[in-house]
Amino acid sequence: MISLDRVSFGYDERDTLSEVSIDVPPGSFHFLTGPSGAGKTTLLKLLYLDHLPRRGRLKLFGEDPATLERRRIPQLRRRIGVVFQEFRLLEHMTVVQNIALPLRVAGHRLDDYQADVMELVKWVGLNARIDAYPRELSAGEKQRAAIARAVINSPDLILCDEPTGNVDPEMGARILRLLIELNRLGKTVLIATHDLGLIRSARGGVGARILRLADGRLTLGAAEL
Ligand SMILES: Nc1ncnc2c1ncn2[C@@H]1O[C@H](COP(=O)(O)OP(=O)(O)OP(=O)(O)O)[C@@H](O)[C@H]1O
Repeated sequence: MISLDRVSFGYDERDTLSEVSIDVPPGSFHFLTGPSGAGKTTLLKLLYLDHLPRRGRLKLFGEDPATLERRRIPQLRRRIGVVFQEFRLLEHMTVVQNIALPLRVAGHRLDDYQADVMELVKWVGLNARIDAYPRELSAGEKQRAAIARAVINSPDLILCDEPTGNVDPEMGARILRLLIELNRLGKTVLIATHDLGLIRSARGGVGARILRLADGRLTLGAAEL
């Protein structure tokens, strides 16, 4: 599903990620942890093809983005549900329009999916906010909208950056249950988080593997858990 072979990337002359090698098989559940500034978000951005490796090789769904025609990148992205820390909701669209966006992009008729969208909206507790715009939402509400948008289209790969960072513990546990459930349905899940409690509560249930980044390098396991 994802393989990185000695991938390095930097925003300037310095390497922010250095010689990172990872193999993420289809249907697996991974946590990516490590201190602030270690490069977790940067790695997720590489996986979402926001950036290309500076050195080394990245393969996603068997494709090498470095040699892929640019027009094929959106096709790969359509197979990925992503929750970034800054949410990336579209400001001119309402909550429900944002959540349904991946369906529209995939060319589905929204009328056929209205019940699914509303079920998910309700599930993330935003049914009273469907017509609100992102600027009118709290951080936790934006995060819930971003999670719903990430999963509405049943993507093969789900990437989440601190998906429970802005919600209360009860909603955090629900989000984790949803991600575990999607993993049981065969989806590949990768979650970047500092939250060791989140990792502990998921780990046994899904046999999650833990990747730890420190200073842009991958280190072994998570002895502190
Ligand atoms: N757009 C950018 N331009 C320049 N440097 C950047 C940019 N984005 C991130 N960095 C730097 O890259 C390094 C890794 O940042 P990144 O956001 O990937 O870390 P992180 O592990 O996700 O941190 P956190 O847990 O705080 O979110 C940091 O030193 C950061 O300052």
